[in-house]
Amino acid sequence: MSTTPQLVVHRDKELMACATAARLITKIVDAQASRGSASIVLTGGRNGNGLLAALASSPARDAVDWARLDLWWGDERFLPEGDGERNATQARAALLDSVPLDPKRVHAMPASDGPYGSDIEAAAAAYAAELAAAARPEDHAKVPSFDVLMLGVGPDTHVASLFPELPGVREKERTVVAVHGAPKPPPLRISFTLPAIRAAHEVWLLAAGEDKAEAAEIALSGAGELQAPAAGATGRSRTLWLMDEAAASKLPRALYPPASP
Ligand SMILES: O=C1O[C@H](COP(=O)(O)O)[C@@H](O)[C@H](O)[C@H]1O
Repeated sequence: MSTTPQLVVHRDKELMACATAARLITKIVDAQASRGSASIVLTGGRNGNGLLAALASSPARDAVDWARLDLWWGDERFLPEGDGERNATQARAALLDSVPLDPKRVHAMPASDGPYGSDIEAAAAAYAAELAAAARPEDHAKVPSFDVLMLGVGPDTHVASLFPELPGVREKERTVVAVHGAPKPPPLRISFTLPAIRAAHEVWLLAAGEDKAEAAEIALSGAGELQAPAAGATGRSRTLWLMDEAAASKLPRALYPPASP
């Protein structure tokens, strides 16, 4: 079941990052209180890393039991381990290296010099298998029912590494695919597919900055998911667009209440 997007528009990207960090801490703490653990899918990109940096500097971060948190990535640039362009490397620098996570619960996507070498198809299949192994019977899917799956929105409406009109966004069966020829460098990437994204309880799309305004307008005005992948990114219980005023500037004001001054 897909959910209608709800919009939350903050004054600027700094406030958006702080407010989203607070929102995420609350979700994790609530999930840990009710189930014992929480499961989150991280995104790369400027907005995703801004959120992680805000989380790192939030005093409330100590409310999270970091050892009982499963972390996954929705996409990765297929580069050597430790490369500064890898989403996992950037997430480690922004937050992960400064909190006491259980390394066995940090599920980075394979690197191009990892166990599958340059075989990106094998690397994508291995990540799909890791997700399937973590899914419980009650999840009724080949991936766990993530508490929150976050996605940056690219200026071209891409989410994860699903770019408009490329094969990845058409995938209906597999949960993870290898991406060849991505229009944004690097060309080789690994990505969740829309079915994997839509298995999450909550999907949060992060869009801050003027360069996201057109993408938000297109994705939220009834575009199809093949042309605008962000339009197809919905959660089972909730789909939340977390934005700043610049990214929301092309949307009709009737869609969202005014941001606080
Ligand atoms: O390359 C990527 O880009 C998107 C969006 O990034 P942004 O810097 O324009 O916010 C990101 O969500 C994705 O994870 C990443 O691999």
